[in-house]
Amino acid sequence: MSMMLDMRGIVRRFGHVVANDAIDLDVAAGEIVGLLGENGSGKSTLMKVLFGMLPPDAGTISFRGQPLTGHTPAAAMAAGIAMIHQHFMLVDAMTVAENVMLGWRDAGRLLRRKEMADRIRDVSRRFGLDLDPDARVAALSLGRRQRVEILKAILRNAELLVLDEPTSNLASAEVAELLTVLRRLRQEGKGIIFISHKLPEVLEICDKVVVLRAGRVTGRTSVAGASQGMLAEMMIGRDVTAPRPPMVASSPGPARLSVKDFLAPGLARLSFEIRRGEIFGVAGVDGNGQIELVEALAGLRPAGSGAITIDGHDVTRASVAARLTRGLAYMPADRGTTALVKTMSVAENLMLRDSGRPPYGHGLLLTRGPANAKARALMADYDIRARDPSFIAGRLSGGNQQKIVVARELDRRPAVLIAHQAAWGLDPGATHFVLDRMLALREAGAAILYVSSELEEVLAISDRIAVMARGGFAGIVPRGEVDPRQLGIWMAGRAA
Ligand SMILES: Nc1ncnc2c1ncn2[C@@H]1O[C@H](COP(=O)(O)OP(=O)(O)OP(=O)(O)O)[C@@H](O)[C@H]1O
Repeated sequence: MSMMLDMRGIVRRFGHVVANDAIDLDVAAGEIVGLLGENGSGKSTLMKVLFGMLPPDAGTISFRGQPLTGHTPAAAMAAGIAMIHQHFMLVDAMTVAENVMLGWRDAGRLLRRKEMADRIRDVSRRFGLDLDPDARVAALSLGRRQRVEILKAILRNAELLVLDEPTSNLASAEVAELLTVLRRLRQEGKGIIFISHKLPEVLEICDKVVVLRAGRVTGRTSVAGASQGMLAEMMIGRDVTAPRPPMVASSPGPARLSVKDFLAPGLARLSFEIRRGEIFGVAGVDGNGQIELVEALAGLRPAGSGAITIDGHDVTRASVAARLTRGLAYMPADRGTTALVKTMSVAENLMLRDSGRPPYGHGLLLTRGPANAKARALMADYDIRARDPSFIAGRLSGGNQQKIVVARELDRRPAVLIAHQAAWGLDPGATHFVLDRMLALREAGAAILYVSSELEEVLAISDRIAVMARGGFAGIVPRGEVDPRQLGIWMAGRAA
């Protein structure tokens, strides 16, 4: 196997944080390399260095025999390196072919529309992408949109593809399709770097893995013969994949959240209750009304008709603030825009709900002493890895940003918690931690709505499980009566 990529001794510091500490990474043609590591271990930094978005402080990169130094992202792309991001950069209103041609200088010059469409069909067939050049992106599932990004990369002659958590938010059938595409890419001699926290997928698709911890390589292994426990151990120093102890059966009390004949745009009529000490899990493929449901409950979207009560108080038309006063807490899925103010400090984000309240603040300002002390305590408790409370939140790794949101909302000891994708981007250890905290909150008497496209999480902690499809609940089952096949049927949106 000839080495396609050879990164040697990469060092990158941010102030006194050494995000990459002499990292070596190599990828051969026709090889899929898993890049693993807990939140903040340095994976994104290493990929930004590779892609020319951050200059390294030391180290060398050689790609297909040529040195890459002081390069820009455009140079990385020209050399044959493509990044497939979690958030796709596609224009919804345009077709697949138009998106492919967008911003691609050579496309207009070299190819006419018809030739482009033919090439797209050809590549789509060859790699199993199943894409129609004339389809509008708006009508495509998340999995297909991701494949448009892969198509773009292949057409632009990418030899190495970097996929950053490519399976989060994908339905399981779409994950399987993506893995098939990756196998084809491998067969055709492409190199792939696969960044993921999902160990079963890593074991299924990768040839070898490189594990980072605190900026250093702590393990390299071929996947043949490796186990999830072994990988977790390399990542975190202990095996966190051991099955969770069976949940103590809860004896839920009276209803804390009650939703009756509720109608809002994008939702079918919904009625359900969540009782004191109960976790009501909502599984399902993203985009089936989950956002509409959680935002309506949080007071961010107007109710059409019906009623929502918290502890018997009608909040159907109450403001967000009034709901918070009633004991509601809300963790939105999109931490980038709604849950976190990236330009503010860790402390300010942690205290977002308390800034006007003594002892933490007066008016809009935080009182530094008590606020910092509180922030430090939360940082320790929730393992938020930031230098100090004044660190800018947007500079933390994705997982550590998520932990800020979790800490802030759970610390309020809410009566009712609405959690949407609470473990998004978290490593296996941090995911376990969050699920344990959910169980503790349940023990303390809260009613929890746990909405996630990760079925395993929902099954691990829920007392009852609903599957959302087409804006409504396709079915609801108690924990003890879960039939995975049935859940799959509901998720596919077919009638039971
Ligand atoms: N622009 C920046 N300024 C300061 N520190 C930064 C910056 N970008 C990253 N860091 C720090 O570098 C370290 C590594 O972060 P990085 O984002 O590479 O981790 P990661 O492995 O990708 O994490 P995750 O799984 O949470 O996405 C963290 O301590 C982070 O706070």
